[in-house]
Amino acid sequence: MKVTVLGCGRWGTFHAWYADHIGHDVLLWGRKGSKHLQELKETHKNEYLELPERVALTDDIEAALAFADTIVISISSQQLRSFVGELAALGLAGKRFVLCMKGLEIGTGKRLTTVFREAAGENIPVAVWVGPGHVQDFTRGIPNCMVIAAADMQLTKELVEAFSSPLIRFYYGEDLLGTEIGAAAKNVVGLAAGMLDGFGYGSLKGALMARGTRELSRLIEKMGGDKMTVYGLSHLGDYEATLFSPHSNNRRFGEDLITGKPFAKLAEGVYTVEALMDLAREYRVELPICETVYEIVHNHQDPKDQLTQLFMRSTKSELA
Ligand SMILES: NC(=O)c1ccc[n+]([C@@H]2O[C@H](COP(=O)([O-])OP(=O)(O)OC[C@H]3O[C@@H](n4cnc5c(N)ncnc54)[C@H](O)[C@@H]3O)[C@@H](O)[C@H]2O)c1
Ligand SMILES: O=P(O)(O)OC[C@H](O)CO
Repeated sequence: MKVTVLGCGRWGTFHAWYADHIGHDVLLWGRKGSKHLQELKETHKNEYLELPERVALTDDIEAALAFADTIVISISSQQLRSFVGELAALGLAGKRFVLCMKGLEIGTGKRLTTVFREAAGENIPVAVWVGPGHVQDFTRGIPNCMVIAAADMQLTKELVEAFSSPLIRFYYGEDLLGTEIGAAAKNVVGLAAGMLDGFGYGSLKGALMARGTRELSRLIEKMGGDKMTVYGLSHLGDYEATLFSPHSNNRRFGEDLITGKPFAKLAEGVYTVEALMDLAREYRVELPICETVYEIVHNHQDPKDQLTQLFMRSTKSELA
């Protein structure tokens, strides 16, 4: 099968590497003037991996769209609407898209498949491919399990069949809403975990996992999703990769914030937490951990004070 990958950062290059690794013909696209693309063109490498020479590279978006009917997108979530708007102007009939990204739109709280459909048109097939996994682990041959979800189960099944391998075992996501909210929100819990690492409070991560899943489960249920989806691969299943892994950008952002170092790479949770605050208001759901992260990251509140306030909230039943 031919696969086009749009976006040549950490995760886009992983997808190009993986699709090639399992035998697909791959074209990887990056923006004109992109430093990432330039580096790949010169060396076929980046800081994470080496791409075989047979993986074609381009900055021509029309050629990228024409190359394949299956198109993976992996860029920063806040750029998705404008990017898909540009793609739509070129014509998307006959294409199917896989969003390999985790986020929610700031200002609307919308999920990425909603943003995609609004920008691309209702009839263009779209799925999400999320769950645990770091390029540094996969390229060393360490397998993991992930989830593909779409509104259309037939599309989910076709994509799972096309992308399954001994390196990635997929599950069918049956709750698209819960899968997308869970995937985006795990990055916010990852920021909180990094803050705990910054304080040397790693032993609190068990409690963070228990209470983080609980509050996000409440949100997903109120939004109309399945309250159990957070315990699947898109959220709880991604906690090791995000709350504990040295490779996690979100965990690292949180840790560096506490220890006073700048962290320049993309940490999607920083944006997602803003969108989650809108959803908490709209659906009248308390998200105490997410709110605490928001106060620290966006309102620059003192992290230790915020943690104390979180602990001093009124006592409640564990399952309330
Ligand atoms: N296990 C997983 O599913 C997994 C793992 C890593 C990252 N991710 C997700 O993948 C997404 C990308 O993360 P990343 O770490 O690769 O980020 P990155 O910053 O390394 O790469 C993002 C790429 O998007 C490009 N880009 C940004 N705006 C664009 C636009 N308007 N048009 C075209 N290209 C644009 C950038 O130039 C860059 O090459 C995030 O949503 C992240 O959460 C998922
Ligand atoms: O490095 P992070 O924090 O962006 O997380 C990457 C993946 O989502 C982990 O599964």
